[in-house]
Amino acid sequence: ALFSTSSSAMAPTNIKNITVFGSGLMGAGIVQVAAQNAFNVTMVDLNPAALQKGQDIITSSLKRVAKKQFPEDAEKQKEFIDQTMSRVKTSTDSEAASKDADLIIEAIVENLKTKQQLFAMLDKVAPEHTLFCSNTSSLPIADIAKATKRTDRFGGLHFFNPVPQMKLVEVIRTDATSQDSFDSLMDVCNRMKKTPVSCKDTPGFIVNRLLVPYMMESLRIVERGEATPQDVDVAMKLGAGFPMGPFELADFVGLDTMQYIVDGWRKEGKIDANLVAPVKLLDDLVAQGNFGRKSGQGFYSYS
Ligand SMILES: CC(=O)CC(=O)SCCNC(=O)CCNC(=O)[C@H](O)C(C)(C)COP(=O)(O)OP(=O)(O)OC[C@H]1O[C@@H](n2cnc3c(N)ncnc32)[C@H](O)[C@@H]1OP(=O)(O)O
Ligand SMILES: NC(=O)c1ccc[n+]([C@@H]2O[C@H](COP(=O)([O-])OP(=O)(O)OC[C@H]3O[C@@H](n4cnc5c(N)ncnc54)[C@H](O)[C@@H]3O)[C@@H](O)[C@H]2O)c1
Repeated sequence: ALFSTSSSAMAPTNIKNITVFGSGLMGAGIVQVAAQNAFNVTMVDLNPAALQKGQDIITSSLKRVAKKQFPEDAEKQKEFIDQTMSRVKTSTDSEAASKDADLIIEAIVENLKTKQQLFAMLDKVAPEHTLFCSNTSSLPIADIAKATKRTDRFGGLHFFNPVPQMKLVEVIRTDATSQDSFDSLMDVCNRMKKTPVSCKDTPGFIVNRLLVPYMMESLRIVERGEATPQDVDVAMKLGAGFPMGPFELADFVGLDTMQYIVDGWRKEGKIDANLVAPVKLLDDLVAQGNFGRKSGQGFYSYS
């Protein structure tokens, strides 16, 4: 039978319909990459304005991808963009958007309660076989999953910004994630032409566990007056070969998201407190509503 009666997950190959919650920096990128790779995708956010923002992110990125794939052929570029967008639906109705989903990927605000509330609601309306996963940067997947009765069909799919360009996906399994579910998530990554690595449900998984303390120490160098943000960025690009310096990257990721990550880890106490000690430079910017590129102002201006 196509669907087993037990509560275990679908066979990997049958995942066709993906619903993505959150049409921000990450949600929009995940929708785009899924649609580029023949999945039917529904993008959900709280209001039409947020959905429009997500569609604008996708359209401008698709134009870059199309130009690279069909440099001399405007007709082919248009065909590629239209075909990809034909696989994308948008909605503000979470229930309706979940009823045909084989896989739900959540990329909403980095707040545990908000994610738990969303998944508790989805657990009641999504089909039994639907797999749930979070794109969280820093929260324990098990803590998000416990808001549902399908912890065996729950994992983490952690993409990297900008999603269309970054090849890596961290696939996180909790102690409850079934082998079938894990295999399905690995398979979805391969079908999205991404490179999956598997991680345990530990703070920051692999990349953020290393990257975020480095970015926080970069802020402290400036706070101690040892160098300017510009020089720290030039130093890490030319001296360590990073594509972006830590201040450029913090603005790119979102200063609000950075603050959610370190505040969460400090509260949880699973990471050396010195690594995530608060930095006034960051807290002041976030308090002023300066979240980086997405708000037009962060450590740098983007107007
Ligand atoms: C917070 C978390 O939980 C986890 C995270 O995501 S941490 C953040 C991880 N991300 C990073 O570290 C990003 C570091 N930065 C970079 O890799 C690069 O600066 C960048 C890819 C963002 C931009 O690259 P760049 O060389 O500075 O600029 P640019 O020439 O515009 O782009 C490079 C290529 O990427 C492509 N690209 C960049 N952004 C793109 C997008 N949004 N959509 C499609 N293509 C894109 C460009 O088309 C270009 O392609 P070609 O080289 O083939 O022409
Ligand atoms: N920014 C990054 O570099 C990055 C990288 C990897 C993972 N993440 C993680 O991805 C998630 C999203 O981050 P982002 O940078 O895309 O944030 P963002 O602020 O750009 O977008 C978040 C979106 O979620 C929407 N939203 C909030 N509550 C919602 C709900 N209940 N239902 C539907 N939509 C809702 C908001 O309206 C907003 O459009 C976070 O968990 C973050 O930690 C971020």
